[in-house]
Amino acid sequence: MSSSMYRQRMRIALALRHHSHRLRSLSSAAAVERRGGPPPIRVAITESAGRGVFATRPIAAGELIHTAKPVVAHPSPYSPSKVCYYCLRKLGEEEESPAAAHAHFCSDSCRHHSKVFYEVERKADWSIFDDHCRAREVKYPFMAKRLACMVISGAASVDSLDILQPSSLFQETISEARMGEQFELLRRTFVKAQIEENLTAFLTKEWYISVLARIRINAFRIELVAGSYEDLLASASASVSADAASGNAVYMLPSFYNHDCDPNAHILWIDNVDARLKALRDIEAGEELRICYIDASMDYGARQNLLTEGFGFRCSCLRCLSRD
Ligand SMILES: C[S@@+](CC[C@H](N)C(=O)[O-])C[C@H]1O[C@@H](n2cnc3c(N)ncnc32)[C@H](O)[C@@H]1O
Repeated sequence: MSSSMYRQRMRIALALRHHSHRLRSLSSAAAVERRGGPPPIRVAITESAGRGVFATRPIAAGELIHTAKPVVAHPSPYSPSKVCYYCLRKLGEEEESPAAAHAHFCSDSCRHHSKVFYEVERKADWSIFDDHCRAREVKYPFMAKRLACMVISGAASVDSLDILQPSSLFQETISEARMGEQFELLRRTFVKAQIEENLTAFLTKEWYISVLARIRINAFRIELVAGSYEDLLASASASVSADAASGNAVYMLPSFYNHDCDPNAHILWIDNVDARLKALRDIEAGEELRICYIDASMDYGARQNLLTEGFGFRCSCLRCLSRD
Protein backbone atom coordinates (compact mmCIF):
# COMPACT_ATOMS: atom_id res chain seq x y z
CA MET A 1 0.00 0.00 0.00
CA SER A 2 1.41 3.42 -0.95
CA SER A 3 2.04 5.95 1.81
CA SER A 4 -0.65 8.30 0.43
CA MET A 5 -3.18 5.45 0.44
CA TYR A 6 -2.10 4.60 3.98
CA ARG A 7 -2.55 8.23 5.08
CA GLN A 8 -5.95 8.38 3.37
CA ARG A 9 -7.03 5.21 5.20
CA MET A 10 -5.75 6.51 8.51
CA ARG A 11 -7.64 9.79 7.98
CA ILE A 12 -10.85 7.91 7.24
CA ALA A 13 -10.32 5.57 10.21
CA LEU A 14 -9.76 8.53 12.54
CA ALA A 15 -12.80 10.34 11.17
CA LEU A 16 -14.86 7.19 11.64
CA ARG A 17 -13.68 6.78 15.24
CA HIS A 18 -14.42 10.43 15.88
CA HIS A 19 -17.93 10.08 14.56
CA SER A 20 -18.65 6.55 15.69
CA HIS A 21 -20.88 7.78 18.47
CA ARG A 22 -22.94 9.75 15.97
CA LEU A 23 -23.10 6.78 13.63
CA ARG A 24 -24.31 4.58 16.50
CA SER A 25 -27.05 7.05 17.30
CA LEU A 26 -27.98 7.18 13.61
CA SER A 27 -28.44 3.43 13.58
CA SER A 28 -30.49 3.48 16.74
CA ALA A 29 -32.65 6.31 15.37
CA ALA A 30 -33.35 4.20 12.30
CA ALA A 31 -34.05 1.23 14.59
CA VAL A 32 -36.62 3.17 16.53
CA GLU A 33 -38.29 4.13 13.24
CA ARG A 34 -38.50 0.51 12.18
CA ARG A 35 -39.62 -0.65 15.60
CA GLY A 36 -38.45 -4.09 14.56
CA GLY A 37 -34.88 -3.96 15.84
CA PRO A 38 -31.85 -2.31 14.35
CA PRO A 39 -31.64 -1.93 10.57
CA PRO A 40 -29.55 -4.74 9.05
CA ILE A 41 -26.69 -2.47 8.03
CA ARG A 42 -23.43 -1.02 9.28
CA VAL A 43 -21.16 1.72 7.96
CA ALA A 44 -17.57 0.62 7.34
CA ILE A 45 -14.60 1.37 5.12
CA THR A 46 -14.68 -0.05 1.61
CA GLU A 47 -11.70 -1.09 -0.52
CA SER A 48 -11.88 1.81 -2.94
CA ALA A 49 -14.79 4.17 -2.24
CA GLY A 50 -14.28 5.54 1.27
CA ARG A 51 -17.03 4.60 3.68
CA GLY A 52 -19.94 2.46 2.56
CA VAL A 53 -22.97 0.62 3.90
CA PHE A 54 -22.82 -3.17 4.43
CA ALA A 55 -25.53 -5.74 5.13
CA THR A 56 -25.24 -7.34 8.57
CA ARG A 57 -27.56 -10.21 7.60
CA PRO A 58 -29.15 -11.54 4.42
CA ILE A 59 -31.69 -9.07 3.05
CA ALA A 60 -34.45 -10.24 0.76
CA ALA A 61 -35.34 -8.57 -2.55
CA GLY A 62 -37.99 -5.92 -1.96
CA GLU A 63 -37.27 -5.64 1.78
CA LEU A 64 -37.44 -2.18 3.33
CA ILE A 65 -33.92 -1.81 4.73
CA HIS A 66 -34.61 1.37 6.66
CA THR A 67 -36.23 4.73 6.41
CA ALA A 68 -34.59 8.11 6.90
CA LYS A 69 -35.70 11.61 7.73
CA PRO A 70 -33.77 14.51 6.22
CA VAL A 71 -31.25 16.58 8.13
CA VAL A 72 -32.17 19.45 5.89
CA ALA A 73 -34.58 19.74 2.97
CA HIS A 74 -35.97 22.50 0.81
CA PRO A 75 -38.68 22.66 -1.84
CA SER A 76 -37.64 23.38 -5.39
CA PRO A 77 -37.11 27.16 -5.50
CA TYR A 78 -39.02 27.24 -8.78
CA SER A 79 -42.31 25.78 -7.56
CA PRO A 80 -42.39 26.37 -3.79
CA SER A 81 -46.14 26.93 -3.70
CA LYS A 82 -46.80 23.44 -5.09
CA VAL A 83 -45.36 21.45 -2.17
CA CYS A 84 -45.45 21.55 1.61
CA TYR A 85 -42.67 23.83 2.81
CA TYR A 86 -41.64 21.21 5.37
CA CYS A 87 -42.27 17.67 4.10
CA LEU A 88 -42.41 18.45 0.35
CA ARG A 89 -45.72 16.59 0.01
CA LYS A 90 -47.45 17.67 -3.23
CA LEU A 91 -50.34 20.02 -2.54
CA GLY A 92 -53.70 19.65 -4.23
CA GLU A 93 -54.70 22.59 -6.45
CA GLU A 94 -57.06 23.87 -3.79
CA GLU A 95 -54.22 23.75 -1.24
CA GLU A 96 -51.62 25.60 -3.31
CA SER A 97 -50.66 28.92 -1.85
CA PRO A 98 -50.72 32.07 -3.98
CA ALA A 99 -47.29 32.87 -5.42
CA ALA A 100 -47.03 35.81 -3.01
CA ALA A 101 -47.59 33.65 0.06
CA HIS A 102 -44.47 32.85 2.01
CA ALA A 103 -44.96 29.14 2.52
CA HIS A 104 -47.64 26.55 2.77
CA PHE A 105 -47.82 23.55 5.09
CA CYS A 106 -49.83 20.44 4.39
CA SER A 107 -50.67 19.70 8.03
CA ASP A 108 -50.58 21.07 11.54
CA SER A 109 -47.78 18.62 12.24
CA CYS A 110 -45.58 20.09 9.44
CA ARG A 111 -46.43 23.61 10.57
CA HIS A 112 -45.47 22.63 14.12
CA HIS A 113 -42.18 20.98 13.13
CA SER A 114 -41.16 23.99 11.00
CA LYS A 115 -42.09 26.50 13.60
CA VAL A 116 -38.67 27.16 15.02
CA PHE A 117 -36.70 27.66 11.83
CA TYR A 118 -39.60 29.27 9.98
CA GLU A 119 -40.01 31.90 12.68
CA VAL A 120 -36.35 32.86 12.14
CA GLU A 121 -36.77 32.81 8.37
CA ARG A 122 -39.83 35.04 8.49
CA LYS A 123 -38.01 37.74 10.41
CA ALA A 124 -35.92 38.50 7.34
CA ASP A 125 -36.63 39.82 3.84
CA TRP A 126 -35.16 37.19 1.54
CA SER A 127 -36.03 38.82 -1.77
CA ILE A 128 -32.46 39.85 -2.69
CA PHE A 129 -30.89 36.49 -1.72
CA ASP A 130 -33.67 34.46 -3.35
CA ASP A 131 -33.69 36.52 -6.56
CA HIS A 132 -29.91 36.29 -6.80
CA CYS A 133 -29.99 32.48 -6.50
CA ARG A 134 -32.95 32.03 -8.83
CA ALA A 135 -31.34 34.23 -11.48
CA ARG A 136 -28.27 31.97 -11.37
CA GLU A 137 -30.41 28.83 -11.27
CA VAL A 138 -28.77 27.50 -8.13
CA LYS A 139 -30.77 25.52 -5.62
CA TYR A 140 -28.31 24.44 -2.92
CA PRO A 141 -27.91 27.93 -1.36
CA PHE A 142 -31.60 27.64 -0.42
CA MET A 143 -30.72 24.55 1.63
CA ALA A 144 -27.78 26.37 3.25
CA LYS A 145 -30.15 29.22 4.10
CA ARG A 146 -32.60 26.80 5.72
CA LEU A 147 -29.82 25.08 7.65
CA ALA A 148 -28.63 28.49 8.88
CA CYS A 149 -32.17 29.29 10.09
CA MET A 150 -32.32 25.87 11.80
CA VAL A 151 -29.00 26.50 13.55
CA ILE A 152 -30.08 29.97 14.69
CA SER A 153 -33.34 28.56 16.02
CA GLY A 154 -31.61 25.68 17.78
CA ALA A 155 -33.32 23.08 15.56
CA ALA A 156 -29.95 21.86 14.21
CA SER A 157 -26.36 22.01 15.34
CA VAL A 158 -23.67 23.99 13.54
CA ASP A 159 -21.79 20.79 12.65
CA SER A 160 -24.84 18.80 11.46
CA LEU A 161 -23.26 17.97 8.09
CA ASP A 162 -19.59 17.78 9.12
CA ILE A 163 -19.50 13.98 9.14
CA LEU A 164 -20.45 13.83 5.45
CA GLN A 165 -17.95 13.72 2.64
CA PRO A 166 -17.49 17.09 0.92
CA SER A 167 -17.39 17.36 -2.85
CA SER A 168 -13.87 17.19 -4.23
CA LEU A 169 -14.93 19.04 -7.39
CA PHE A 170 -16.60 21.80 -5.53
CA GLN A 171 -13.92 24.48 -5.67
CA GLU A 172 -13.43 23.85 -9.39
CA THR A 173 -17.07 24.21 -10.35
CA ILE A 174 -18.13 27.16 -8.23
CA SER A 175 -15.82 30.09 -7.93
CA GLU A 176 -14.79 31.36 -4.54
CA ALA A 177 -16.01 34.81 -5.58
CA ARG A 178 -19.48 33.52 -6.40
CA MET A 179 -19.77 31.71 -3.08
CA GLY A 180 -18.45 34.78 -1.29
CA GLU A 181 -21.16 36.86 -2.96
CA GLN A 182 -23.90 34.40 -1.92
CA PHE A 183 -22.53 34.22 1.58
CA GLU A 184 -22.48 38.03 1.91
CA LEU A 185 -26.11 38.21 0.80
CA LEU A 186 -27.06 35.56 3.34
CA ARG A 187 -25.16 37.23 6.15
CA ARG A 188 -26.49 40.70 5.32
CA THR A 189 -30.05 39.41 5.25
CA PHE A 190 -29.69 38.19 8.84
CA VAL A 191 -28.00 41.46 9.87
CA LYS A 192 -30.83 43.52 8.36
CA ALA A 193 -33.34 41.32 10.18
CA GLN A 194 -31.54 42.21 13.40
CA ILE A 195 -31.01 38.62 14.47
CA GLU A 196 -28.91 38.69 17.64
CA GLU A 197 -25.21 38.68 16.75
CA ASN A 198 -24.33 35.87 19.14
CA LEU A 199 -26.83 33.60 17.35
CA THR A 200 -25.23 34.19 13.96
CA ALA A 201 -21.59 34.04 15.12
CA PHE A 202 -21.22 30.60 13.43
CA LEU A 203 -22.08 32.11 10.06
CA THR A 204 -18.69 32.48 8.44
CA LYS A 205 -17.71 32.10 4.81
CA GLU A 206 -15.85 28.89 5.76
CA TRP A 207 -19.03 27.45 7.31
CA TYR A 208 -21.05 28.37 4.23
CA ILE A 209 -18.55 26.84 1.78
CA SER A 210 -18.17 23.70 3.87
CA VAL A 211 -21.95 23.24 4.05
CA LEU A 212 -22.41 23.80 0.31
CA ALA A 213 -19.58 21.35 -0.50
CA ARG A 214 -21.36 18.66 1.53
CA ILE A 215 -24.80 19.46 0.19
CA ARG A 216 -23.49 19.29 -3.36
CA ILE A 217 -22.30 15.70 -3.13
CA ASN A 218 -24.89 14.33 -0.71
CA ALA A 219 -28.16 16.03 -1.69
CA PHE A 220 -30.85 13.88 -3.24
CA ARG A 221 -33.24 15.31 -5.76
CA ILE A 222 -36.67 14.40 -4.43
CA GLU A 223 -39.19 13.09 -6.90
CA LEU A 224 -42.31 11.88 -5.24
CA VAL A 225 -44.12 9.06 -6.88
CA ALA A 226 -47.63 8.78 -5.57
CA GLY A 227 -48.36 5.11 -6.00
CA SER A 228 -47.72 1.73 -4.50
CA TYR A 229 -44.43 0.11 -3.64
CA GLU A 230 -45.09 -2.38 -6.41
CA ASP A 231 -45.26 0.39 -9.04
CA LEU A 232 -42.01 1.72 -7.74
CA LEU A 233 -40.18 -1.58 -7.70
CA ALA A 234 -40.56 -1.59 -11.45
CA SER A 235 -38.51 1.58 -11.74
CA ALA A 236 -35.31 1.50 -9.74
CA SER A 237 -34.30 4.76 -11.36
CA ALA A 238 -37.54 6.55 -10.50
CA SER A 239 -35.54 8.94 -8.39
CA VAL A 240 -33.53 10.20 -11.31
CA SER A 241 -35.81 9.97 -14.29
CA ALA A 242 -38.90 12.01 -13.52
CA ASP A 243 -39.12 15.62 -14.63
CA ALA A 244 -40.47 17.62 -11.78
CA ALA A 245 -38.44 17.59 -8.61
CA SER A 246 -40.32 18.52 -5.44
CA GLY A 247 -37.10 19.67 -3.86
CA ASN A 248 -33.78 18.51 -2.47
CA ALA A 249 -32.74 16.93 0.82
CA VAL A 250 -29.68 15.69 2.65
CA TYR A 251 -29.91 12.63 4.91
CA MET A 252 -27.42 10.96 7.21
CA LEU A 253 -27.38 7.19 6.66
CA PRO A 254 -28.33 7.40 2.97
CA SER A 255 -25.29 9.64 2.41
CA PHE A 256 -23.01 6.69 3.16
CA TYR A 257 -24.35 4.54 0.31
CA ASN A 258 -21.87 4.34 -2.54
CA HIS A 259 -22.80 4.21 -6.20
CA ASP A 260 -23.10 1.23 -8.55
CA CYS A 261 -24.41 1.26 -12.14
CA ASP A 262 -26.10 -2.07 -11.36
CA PRO A 263 -27.27 -1.32 -7.82
CA ASN A 264 -28.60 -3.82 -5.29
CA ALA A 265 -30.59 -1.18 -3.39
CA HIS A 266 -32.52 1.95 -4.19
CA ILE A 267 -33.92 4.96 -2.46
CA LEU A 268 -37.43 6.12 -3.02
CA TRP A 269 -39.97 8.61 -1.83
CA ILE A 270 -43.64 7.79 -1.77
CA ASP A 271 -45.48 10.94 -0.84
CA ASN A 272 -43.12 13.10 1.16
CA VAL A 273 -39.44 13.73 1.86
CA ASP A 274 -39.04 10.68 4.14
CA ALA A 275 -36.71 8.31 2.29
CA ARG A 276 -37.06 4.55 2.03
CA LEU A 277 -34.07 2.36 1.28
CA LYS A 278 -35.14 -0.89 -0.34
CA ALA A 279 -33.33 -3.97 -1.58
CA LEU A 280 -33.59 -4.56 -5.33
CA ARG A 281 -32.42 -8.17 -5.10
CA ASP A 282 -31.38 -10.73 -2.52
CA ILE A 283 -28.33 -9.48 -0.66
CA GLU A 284 -25.89 -11.60 1.34
CA ALA A 285 -24.62 -10.77 4.81
CA GLY A 286 -21.43 -8.71 4.48
CA GLU A 287 -22.25 -7.50 0.95
CA GLU A 288 -21.98 -3.78 0.31
CA LEU A 289 -25.27 -2.06 -0.38
CA ARG A 290 -25.06 0.35 -3.28
CA ILE A 291 -27.55 2.64 -4.96
CA CYS A 292 -27.36 4.26 -8.39
CA TYR A 293 -26.76 8.03 -8.31
CA ILE A 294 -27.65 8.58 -11.95
CA ASP A 295 -29.94 7.27 -14.66
CA ALA A 296 -28.75 3.67 -14.99
CA SER A 297 -30.22 3.41 -18.49
CA MET A 298 -27.48 5.65 -19.92
CA ASP A 299 -24.67 4.02 -21.86
CA TYR A 300 -21.18 3.38 -20.47
CA GLY A 301 -19.57 6.59 -21.81
CA ALA A 302 -22.39 8.87 -20.67
CA ARG A 303 -22.39 7.32 -17.17
CA GLN A 304 -18.63 7.66 -16.80
CA ASN A 305 -18.73 11.29 -17.95
CA LEU A 306 -21.51 12.20 -15.57
CA LEU A 307 -19.90 10.46 -12.60
CA THR A 308 -16.48 11.96 -13.30
CA GLU A 309 -17.64 15.48 -14.05
CA GLY A 310 -20.59 15.64 -11.69
CA PHE A 311 -19.43 13.49 -8.76
CA GLY A 312 -15.67 13.45 -9.07
CA PHE A 313 -15.01 9.70 -9.30
CA ARG A 314 -14.51 7.08 -11.98
CA CYS A 315 -16.89 4.21 -11.54
CA SER A 316 -15.29 0.77 -11.54
CA CYS A 317 -18.39 -1.28 -10.78
CA LEU A 318 -18.70 -4.68 -12.50
CA ARG A 319 -21.00 -3.24 -15.15
CA CYS A 320 -18.52 -0.48 -16.02
CA LEU A 321 -15.61 -2.95 -16.00
CA SER A 322 -17.44 -4.94 -18.68
CA ARG A 323 -18.15 -1.67 -20.55
CA ASP A 324 -21.84 -2.47 -20.60
C1 LIG B 1 -22.51 10.16 -1.14
S1 LIG B 1 -20.84 9.80 -0.87
C2 LIG B 1 -20.87 8.10 -0.42
C3 LIG B 1 -20.17 7.85 0.89
C4 LIG B 1 -18.69 8.13 0.85
N1 LIG B 1 -17.97 6.96 0.32
C5 LIG B 1 -18.14 8.50 2.22
O1 LIG B 1 -17.10 7.99 2.63
O2 LIG B 1 -18.78 9.35 2.87
C6 LIG B 1 -20.27 9.81 -2.52
C7 LIG B 1 -18.79 9.67 -2.65
O3 LIG B 1 -18.37 8.34 -2.39
C8 LIG B 1 -17.39 7.92 -3.33
N2 LIG B 1 -17.98 6.89 -4.21
C9 LIG B 1 -19.27 6.53 -4.27
N3 LIG B 1 -19.47 5.53 -5.15
C10 LIG B 1 -18.25 5.27 -5.70
C11 LIG B 1 -17.78 4.35 -6.69
N4 LIG B 1 -18.61 3.50 -7.33
N5 LIG B 1 -16.47 4.35 -6.99
C12 LIG B 1 -15.61 5.20 -6.36
N6 LIG B 1 -15.99 6.10 -5.42
C13 LIG B 1 -17.30 6.14 -5.09
C14 LIG B 1 -17.04 9.15 -4.17
O4 LIG B 1 -15.94 9.77 -3.55
C15 LIG B 1 -18.29 9.99 -4.04
O5 LIG B 1 -18.02 11.36 -4.23
